Amino acid sequence: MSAIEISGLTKEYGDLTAVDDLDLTVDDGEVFGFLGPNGAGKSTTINMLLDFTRPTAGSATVLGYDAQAESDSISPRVGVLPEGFDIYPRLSGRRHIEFAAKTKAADDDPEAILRRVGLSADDADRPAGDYSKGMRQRLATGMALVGDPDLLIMDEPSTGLDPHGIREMQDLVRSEAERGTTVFFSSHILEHVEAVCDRVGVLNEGRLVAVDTIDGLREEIGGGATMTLTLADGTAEAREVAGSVPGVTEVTASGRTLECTITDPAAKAEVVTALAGAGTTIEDVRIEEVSLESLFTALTNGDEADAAGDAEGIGAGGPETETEVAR
Ligand SMILES: Nc1ncnc2c1ncn2[C@@H]1O[C@H](COP(=O)(O)OP(=O)(O)OP(=O)(O)O)[C@@H](O)[C@H]1O
Repeated sequence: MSAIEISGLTKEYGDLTAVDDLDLTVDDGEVFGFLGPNGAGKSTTINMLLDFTRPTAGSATVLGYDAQAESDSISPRVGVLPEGFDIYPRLSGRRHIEFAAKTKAADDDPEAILRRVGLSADDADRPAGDYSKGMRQRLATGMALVGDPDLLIMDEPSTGLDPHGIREMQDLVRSEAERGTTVFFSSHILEHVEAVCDRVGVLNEGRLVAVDTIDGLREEIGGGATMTLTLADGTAEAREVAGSVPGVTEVTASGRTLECTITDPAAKAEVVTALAGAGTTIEDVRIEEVSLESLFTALTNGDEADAAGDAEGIGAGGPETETEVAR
């Protein structure tokens, strides 16, 4: 059974089509990244899955139940971390979990839930108003985990978190996935999704423009990598050797540094082997995959031909760069 099955789902607000004929399947046990710029229709889709908003057309099932006709069967089995959730500043963490358990008629041990989201017994007794943003996020996730949901829906869970908080949130998603929970994770920041998701769906102006793994998407737009080698000495011969490897489209040399543009992943190891075979001593190797920013532009700005061209020419961005999806 699929955790989520969406078919022709459409939501119109007057003249605006917020979600346009969406077809999407999220497998059981999968961590699925629902990606798109602000206003793409992510929250509207989530709201239809949870029957907070009625579709103009189409249908969806969640955990095998019809999202509209059988929402009462869905809600006890789904945990939701809403976008822009709020805590009650004067209530302790423990009281928040107790409150969620009461609402869901669940009998979870608040201590166990709080431990699961990384909040200590001391934290549990403190007013949540004293919590950092990351702790509040973990508390809200803890509330979503009450009742041991089969599906966890997180709407922009990384908003406002610092890098440490983002890593904590990602660890939490991973550990829930390991317990077998399906996670539907919406975000407008590509790197946050990439770090935890098995697959991503990219939504743009209400339409699904891609569904794949991040690697699959990279390949689709002709993504390559830039390989930078630091050599022990001069580069004139080395440049020629690297340039002769199939799958290397361009080599630039500067001082002891060689920069190779790679279109075939296998070429990376072959460049190293060829250089070593020619007697070149390699001191360092750095590889940057095609920037996620260019990947995103390719998917959300429409013109695929241009975008693929951009992607080929850009090796920057790098793994540490945060790529916001912007229109
Ligand atoms: N109740 C509403 N009435 C009218 N328009 C709406 C309503 N809710 C959403 N929209 C519009 O639908 C479009 C999709 O909004 P939605 O909130 O689903 O996007 P999103 O991808 O979740 O973006 P964000 O990350 O900014 O929340 C936007 O243009 C938004 O202004």
